[in-house]
Amino acid sequence: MNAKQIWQTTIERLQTKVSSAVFTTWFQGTSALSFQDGVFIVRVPTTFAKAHLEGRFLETIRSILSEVTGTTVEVQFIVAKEVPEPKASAGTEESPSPKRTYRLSKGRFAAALREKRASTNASAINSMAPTSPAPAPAYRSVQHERPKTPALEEKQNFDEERELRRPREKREAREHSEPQEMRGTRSFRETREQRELQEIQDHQENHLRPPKQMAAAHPVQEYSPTLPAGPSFEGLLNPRYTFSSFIVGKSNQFGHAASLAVSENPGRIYNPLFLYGGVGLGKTHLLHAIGHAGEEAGLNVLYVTSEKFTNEIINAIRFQKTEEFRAKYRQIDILLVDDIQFIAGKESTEEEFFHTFNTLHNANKQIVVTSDRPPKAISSLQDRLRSRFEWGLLADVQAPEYDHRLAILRSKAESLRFTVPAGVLEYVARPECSSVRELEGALNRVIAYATLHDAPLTVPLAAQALEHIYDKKVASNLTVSEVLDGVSRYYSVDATLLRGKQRDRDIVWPRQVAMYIMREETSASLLQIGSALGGRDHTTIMHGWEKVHTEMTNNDQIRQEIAAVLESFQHH
Ligand SMILES: Nc1ncnc2c1ncn2[C@@H]1O[C@H](COP(=O)(O)OP(=O)(O)OP(=O)(O)O)[C@@H](O)[C@H]1O
Repeated sequence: MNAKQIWQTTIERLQTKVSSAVFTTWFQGTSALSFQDGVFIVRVPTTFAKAHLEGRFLETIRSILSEVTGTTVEVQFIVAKEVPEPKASAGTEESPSPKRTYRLSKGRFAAALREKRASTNASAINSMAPTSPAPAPAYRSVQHERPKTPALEEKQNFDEERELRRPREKREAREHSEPQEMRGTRSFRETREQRELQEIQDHQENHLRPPKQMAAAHPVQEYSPTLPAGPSFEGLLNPRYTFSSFIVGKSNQFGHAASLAVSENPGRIYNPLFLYGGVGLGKTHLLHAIGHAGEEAGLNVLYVTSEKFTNEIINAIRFQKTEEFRAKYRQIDILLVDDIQFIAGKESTEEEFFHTFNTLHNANKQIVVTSDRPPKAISSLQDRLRSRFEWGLLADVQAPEYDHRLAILRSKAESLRFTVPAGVLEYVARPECSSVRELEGALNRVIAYATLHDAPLTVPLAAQALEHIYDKKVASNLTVSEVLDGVSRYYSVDATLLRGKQRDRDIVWPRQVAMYIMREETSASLLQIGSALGGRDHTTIMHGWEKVHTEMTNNDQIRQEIAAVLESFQHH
């Protein structure tokens, strides 16, 4: 037997010893590199996988390898990117093609992956193969050093951005537009388990992402005044956000039908289409779905957040490129603008948008915008823009009701290739998660939790995985001083600094977290919280609470971070 055959046999045996989720997560992308002088070298796709395999499976692997070879074997793991691309030449026992992944005789993941292979092209296989570039990122958040992490920088930026009235970032769009190395680095203080959960989630995402999505994981293009020929996107469309992956229910059927109609007849009916509704309910998803349909029809589609639109205008004015800006926007067939409410009150942006709107509309080009509220509720919006938004069709998207939530979860589990028992889906679909984004986050967490603990997906496990999210109100009888101490300990910031006036970046976020937790988890009034935090007034406390609350709503990692802070209280 050569190394490849030995490893094939070994992992087939391993497959019978671990759950299929664990198997897929940790063994699917591995391959044999060599077997010489009693040392078996295994190539693994990521640094994190290496650390995990060494930490949890070394002994098991060693003993199976010894069984298979009939001799004592030492095992080493090498991260794919550290090993030069193998050549299918004599002298190496490596698999002949870097695209090869294991063909497993059993296990639903193997079956699912085979299906995937059949339905996608080779680059999908590549993304799972050992030689694909390792998503090293994850490992970064396993590091224990703290003070100046990128995550902290990011939080500081959030603070500054808020002052500039910068609209909230869209987590999904950001995930798909930022380099993978940045992933998993946001949470700047997490428990080991939280980190591992996140790593597994990242790992699952990376390995199950279809090829087009991999392509979209590039940074969003910088502003360029000219629009390339053919379909093009300023902010890339998320390939997951299509009509076929959108689950229709009572709460969104109007928005969905309107979007579908627009995508079939761009510029001819419902122009503009104004989609509005609460956070995480699928507006961006529908916007991108319209974009995909336009792209397929060969139209020039441009998706842009209102923040990006604003920045472009500011830059165009600053660099005297308004003509190019106009030219670019006016050769578009379908303009998709996300979160239009953020342009309200920004005079030059509104002005420019007004002209862009008129030009496109007069030329029968389609305009679709989303907003968190209907035009009449966007108070500082110019009347002439408001009335233009009301010209077309206003379609709202509401929070899904129970059955709809369940259907969304089922579809999500399917797309992750996991068989999740109905009881678990029912548990996750509880009313606490009214936004679809939260719902998705909760399901991801449950799956990751089961994988991490190598345990079957059951309702008690789901309850355990989600207890910090679902039961936070029940569990706590904390006092403000316990929170102050706990937060201080968690972030290693002295309590006197949390109470003080210093605006250092490393202090502001923990202080705001303390405000949030005190308000959420204790029975103290705003006045009492303010006084526990050095005599701050109630508006400051509310501001801090709101800041953390918004971050948690938009960013699963921040939510997990807060859960980790709370969890850390229990250990004291
Ligand atoms: N009906 C649905 N079917 C399937 N997935 C959905 C549905 N609605 C929302 N989602 C998913 O929920 C997540 C959040 O949706 P999306 O970003 O479109 O929300 P949004 O309304 O634009 O929120 P925000 O106002 O915060 O930008 C996405 O992953 C999206 O794919």
